[in-house]
Amino acid sequence: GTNSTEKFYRIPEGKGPHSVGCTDLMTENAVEGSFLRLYYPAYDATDMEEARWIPDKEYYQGLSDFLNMYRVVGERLFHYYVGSVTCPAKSNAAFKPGEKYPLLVFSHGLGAFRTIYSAICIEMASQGFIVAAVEHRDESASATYYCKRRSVSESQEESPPNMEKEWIYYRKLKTGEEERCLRHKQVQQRAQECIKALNLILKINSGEEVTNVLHSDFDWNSLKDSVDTSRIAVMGHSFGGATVIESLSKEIRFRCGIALDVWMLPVGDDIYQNSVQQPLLFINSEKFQWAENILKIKKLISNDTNKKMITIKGSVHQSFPDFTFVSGGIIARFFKLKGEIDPNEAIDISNHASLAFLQKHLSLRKDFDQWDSLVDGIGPNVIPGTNIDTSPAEPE
Ligand SMILES: CCN(CC)CCN(C[C@]12C[C@](c3ccc(C(F)(F)F)cc3)(C1)C2)C(=O)Cn1c(SCc2ccc(F)cc2)nc(=O)c2c1C=CC2
Repeated sequence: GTNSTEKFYRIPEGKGPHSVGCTDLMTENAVEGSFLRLYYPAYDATDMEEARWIPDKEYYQGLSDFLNMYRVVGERLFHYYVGSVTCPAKSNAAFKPGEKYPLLVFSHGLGAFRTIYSAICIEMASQGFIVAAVEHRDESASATYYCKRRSVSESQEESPPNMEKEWIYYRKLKTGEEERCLRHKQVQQRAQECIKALNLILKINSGEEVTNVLHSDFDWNSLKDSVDTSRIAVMGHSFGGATVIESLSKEIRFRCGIALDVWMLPVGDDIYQNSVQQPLLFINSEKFQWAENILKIKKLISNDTNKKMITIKGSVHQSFPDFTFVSGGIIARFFKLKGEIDPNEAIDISNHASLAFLQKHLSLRKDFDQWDSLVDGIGPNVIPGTNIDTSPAEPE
């Protein structure tokens, strides 16, 4: 749109040297397949369209369920407010081969899905990463789908290809159900889905033919020999942060991890027996964390100098997903979608600290070390460790 307000409700563009493209990949006609949105360095394509931020109306229905709203209300509200929002990446733009790019697998939070962390994923791609934002099928996403092969008889009358989207919605906790048990099971599946996505990208990198059941005109062969297979990391927000920890403990090819405002509840007790050897950066908001959660993070860090925690002052849990950029007014205040800090400032701190940490632990040859001080919690609006007091209560 052209009116002034919409200009401000834009997801920030990547600030790195590369233009960014994005495309969707789904394998197998089953829930066990992989589903991810790939963000990647692309050739400049000023004439190409930006990708739709929330690509199907069923995601609005899923968000309504997750937020305990009526679907008929939620679907119309979301359609009205964010139906025309695009993310600043060109849909199916031509991949730009060049150097071998490091790979980043991204895991979304509870009630989220693959497309709503685009500010982070696009920034990383603009800085020279290939980013695979997975969509989890563990029923923790607001909505997700797989393509079911239609039986021959049905497909004759339908004009579109014989594919039918089978939707899976957010599974609410049942009364009496123990949350820790459900979330621990889900985080194991989430970690397997991150490892599956890693293997899928490596398969494409090796030049093997991969069938994308989503039939886009993106040329997957252009990715051949473009992934730096020794420089792979995993990143995620909240439930996705717990997924980072489980993925690191299961897959050594993830060389390091970044957990954004991690939710530690789903993490199994075995993790604290030195199951995570790789470097790990915790980037916390000021308002989401609480003592029990922080104590688990500290226990995991223990005295490993390669595991660090920083907190962004004035930030909230929603400072990491994209809604912090596309919302305003009473909705943003009611749902605490913005902190006191400007959303762009907060995501810049998070992205710069992430890039510095990745350069250090993936041995990148870039200039991201300019932000090393942020990883030590030094700089405006950032502190080392946490603002949460975890000292044992003084005896009365
Ligand atoms: C009442 C629902 N109740 C469910 C258990 C709690 C709901 N809740 C707080 C919310 C998400 C909120 C939200 C978003 C987005 C709009 C919108 F209007 F902008 F779309 C509004 C309102 C409602 C802030 C969270 O779950 C927080 N959270 C999240 S939020 C991830 C997310 C999901 C959907 C999004 F669109 C954007 C971001 N990811 C996690 O991994 C974890 C937690 C908590 C523990 C682990």
